[in-house]
Amino acid sequence: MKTTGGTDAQKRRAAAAAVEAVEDGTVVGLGTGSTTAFAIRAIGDRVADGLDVRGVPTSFAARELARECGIPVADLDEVDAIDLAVDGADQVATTDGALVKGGGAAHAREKVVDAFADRFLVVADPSKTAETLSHAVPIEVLPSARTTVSAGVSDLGGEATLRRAERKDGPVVTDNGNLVLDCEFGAMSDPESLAADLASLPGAVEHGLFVGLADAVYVGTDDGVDVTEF
Ligand SMILES: O=C(CO)[C@H](O)[C@H](O)COP(=O)(O)O
Repeated sequence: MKTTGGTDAQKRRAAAAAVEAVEDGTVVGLGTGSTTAFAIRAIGDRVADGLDVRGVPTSFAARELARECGIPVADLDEVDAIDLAVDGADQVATTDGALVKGGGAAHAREKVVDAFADRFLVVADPSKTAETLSHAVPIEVLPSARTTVSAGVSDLGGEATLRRAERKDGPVVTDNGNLVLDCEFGAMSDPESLAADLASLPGAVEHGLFVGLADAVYVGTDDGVDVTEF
């Protein structure tokens, strides 16, 4: 379900530019995914040069990488504020910065961290941008609510598919012990209203529509970085 059309060079450029905004003495939200991994490594390089930051990881994978890169980590409930969050996306609406996230099944923790941050910077490559969001929307669900949430998605005009694990029999299980439904809605003309409808489904822990949260989007290209502020 992940969109992986961008090159590593594009992702690295976006990440490097966003990480320039990380200041000494701050708390930084650390997103999940291959693009954010470049940002975590870039922050690690700056920590090695003396930068004083604490990272709040959004997943097991982000925590492991941050530790490997020498970034001191803290849990969300150990910090009073997050100054800046850097995170990737599966699709970015160029018009207003609305996002589909959750390709790494980490969107529940990502949404808390990204929304809590004073500034949320999205790092992406050109394959992620679109005028209208149309990527499947992941919903993390309580295991027992898989069929009822699927029915709710059908009522909203979507089609839910249980995300299967790649190197394990059975479904993907999130860091929170839940399952993920990837929900196709086609082109989404009103993501904000769909987000509200999905949030109201009993048993839906969190969905991957991030509307009105991004402050800036950094898109790495072959020869630079396009930055859009929202
Ligand atoms: O939302 C996410 C994880 O839950 C990721 O940020 C999203 O899937 C993008 O990942 P990548 O940078 O590897 O394409």
